[in-house]
Amino acid sequence: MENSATLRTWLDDMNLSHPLVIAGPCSAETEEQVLKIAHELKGTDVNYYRAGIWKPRTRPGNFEGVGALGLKWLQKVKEETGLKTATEVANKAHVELALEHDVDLLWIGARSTVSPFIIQEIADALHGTDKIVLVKNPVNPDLSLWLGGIERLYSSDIKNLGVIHRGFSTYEKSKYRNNPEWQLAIELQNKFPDLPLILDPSHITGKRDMIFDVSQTALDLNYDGLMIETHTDPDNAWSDAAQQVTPDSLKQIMRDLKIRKETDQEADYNNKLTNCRAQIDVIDNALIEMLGKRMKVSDQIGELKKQRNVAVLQSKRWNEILGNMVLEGDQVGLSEEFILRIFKAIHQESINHQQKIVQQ
Ligand SMILES: O=C(O)C(=O)C[C@]1(C(=O)O)C=C[C@@H](O)C=C1
Repeated sequence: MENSATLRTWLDDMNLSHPLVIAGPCSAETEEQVLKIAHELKGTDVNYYRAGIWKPRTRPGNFEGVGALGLKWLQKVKEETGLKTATEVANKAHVELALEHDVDLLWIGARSTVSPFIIQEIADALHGTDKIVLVKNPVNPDLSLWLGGIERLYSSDIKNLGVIHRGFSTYEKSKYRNNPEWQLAIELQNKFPDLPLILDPSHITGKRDMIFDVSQTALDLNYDGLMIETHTDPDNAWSDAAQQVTPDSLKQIMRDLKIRKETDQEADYNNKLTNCRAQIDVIDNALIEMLGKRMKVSDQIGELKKQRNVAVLQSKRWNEILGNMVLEGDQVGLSEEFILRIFKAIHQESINHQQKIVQQ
């Protein structure tokens, strides 16, 4: 699959003056709840009304969705409010039922994207559909698996495609429910700049008060849309209570978000930008030259270690370097996280070089 401007035709055809918005409860609970929320979202920026019908929970024993009955409620939403509808599908039976009930947008969840068998089953069941199909990132930060999901759908003649970034599981606890790992989504944008990219800040943050900031970051990074879980009584929601916002909060979030344009033609802006980019090019070249020089010195150390039969890894020295660099970085406004990431990568390259030398 190649990038092509036609990948975003379905989105461009909507002619929106704001990011695409998919909103609605995490789960459809009752007919009354589904309709009440939908009526409150009618006439807002919301383009698609979402509700989970089948809920894949991490452990059994929790509410696992109302099942096909909820699809009838989504049909009512469409009749009563004119909102288009969206739900998650995780197998062939779900797809068939969702199509039967004329759901407009289907998404594939993170736990399904990890399994090429499931994705293929869904792709076969959706073959040739003109419905919109969005693929959430897999739970683990694996770009090829994510792209593989899209490619399977594309090969099954499904043309209205897009991706949803919902963050990645980590063993270590962080302030996010699912770590955003923005660089992965940026890499995906670089490969497929025209594939619509939607953020799911609800699953990334797990907390409603963080949703605005994460959504703004996404718009700063040129995302095309947001999927935000919305409930009239979030605290008593049957699933994911902490991350749902009320329809009023959603409207406020949409009012406060700053929508960025992709670029600007204004002359002064363009002159200044060109000048800064020329400086960045010079600095990037100098960085590469310095890194090359550093590796040459590391090669010399490798030769010395080979002669004296000394181990490549020298943890004490390495920890000293890391500690010093974190302090130096702090002086020039570079975060500890960045310094650790970059120096760990440099160290790994240095070790790879030396290993080749000592093993010769
Ligand atoms: O100081 C050394 O012994 C090195 O080989 C250099 C270096 C580095 O790249 O800075 C590489 C490997 C060691 O684990 C420690 C440091």
